[in-house]
Amino acid sequence: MAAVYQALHRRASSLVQCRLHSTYVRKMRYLNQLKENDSLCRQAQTSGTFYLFHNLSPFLQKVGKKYLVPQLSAAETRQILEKFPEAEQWMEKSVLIGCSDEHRPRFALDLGALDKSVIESELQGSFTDLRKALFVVDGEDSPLLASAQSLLRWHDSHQYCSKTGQPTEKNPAGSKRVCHASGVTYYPQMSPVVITLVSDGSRCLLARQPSFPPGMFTALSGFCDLGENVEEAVRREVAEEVGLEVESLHYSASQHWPFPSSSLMIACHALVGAQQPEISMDTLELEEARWFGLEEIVEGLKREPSSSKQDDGSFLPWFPPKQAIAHQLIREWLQQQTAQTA
Ligand SMILES: NC(=O)c1ccc[n+]([C@@H]2O[C@H](COP(=O)([O-])OP(=O)(O)OC[C@H]3O[C@@H](n4cnc5c(N)ncnc54)[C@H](O)[C@@H]3O)[C@@H](O)[C@H]2O)c1
Ligand SMILES: [Mg+2]
Repeated sequence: MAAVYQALHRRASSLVQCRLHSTYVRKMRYLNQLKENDSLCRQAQTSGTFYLFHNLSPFLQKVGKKYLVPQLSAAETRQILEKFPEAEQWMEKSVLIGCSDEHRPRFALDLGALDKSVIESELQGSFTDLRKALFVVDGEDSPLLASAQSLLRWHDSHQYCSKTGQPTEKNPAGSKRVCHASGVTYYPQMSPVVITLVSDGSRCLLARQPSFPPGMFTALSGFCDLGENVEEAVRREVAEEVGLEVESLHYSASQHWPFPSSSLMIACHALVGAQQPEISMDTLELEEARWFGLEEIVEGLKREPSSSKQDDGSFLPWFPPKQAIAHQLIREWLQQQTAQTA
């Protein structure tokens, strides 16, 4: 009898706990359950919504001037898949990417091996390169597309165990892959990258690589080396790329970035002494690196890429769009300078 009371008590207190938790906490716990519990996740696939990709390009619909990212129900997704052989097998390739506040799970599914024109005409939209998609969809959709594509990309490139060469199997949520021959479990990976806006107190340093679109300048960036902490990576990258020594730095924010594969961008502001030697640029990586004053930053932020070309064929500087964390660093620097000079 005591055991029954205890069980009832535990159930009652867990219900109270459940009500006490915020929507966010309940959502995160539900998502974690889906990752850990395979049968729950399979069940969730039948009531979830699906974002479609084709060879890592997300499916978008253009309505008027807006680009929408449609979420298909499981039934709608099946209807599309039934046009191709082995429909059920395709559903199993989906990966969990989140859920609504009401716990409706969201999945991403890459239909890369299927004829995309059939899907595009059926759903009246088009699979769009991620580099374009991220900058035309609504603000809250772009991080979702970026993380969904990164997870799909990771699965695509981790189909085999690097130890045995045997196929790996994904769990229903797509949060890991297992090699049954070696017992190795693989988890999705990303590379930490530091991005640093260097300032000498009154100017900030921006650079461009030859592969950038003409006129675009951004903050210095670089992949962290194994064993480095963020401070060491910032100091080394600034020394390598422009030959300056960082005197102090502070962290600003971070961002997941899907290019070239999956990076965690760690954004910092760094100060170099005003007495430091001139910039000495690493010409293997950079095409130009120079100081920008307050006025030039204000003008550059207003400029569109399309209006940067001048009559003599040269380009005036412009900076990355607001979806890129470099933009936030530049704006923060500007605010700080304006506050100092006010
Ligand atoms: N979101 C933003 O605002 C923003 C701004 C600037 C750069 N970035 C991203 O930061 C990334 C890194 O910047 P970078 O190109 O200056 O880096 P970098 O200065 O480290 O130079 C790139 C080189 O590093 C090597 N490298 C070392 N580890 C690597 C890894 N894990 N993956 C790929 N290459 C590796 C390669 O040889 C590569 O060519 C870029 O790919 C870019 O997409 C994002
Ligand atoms: Mg770099």
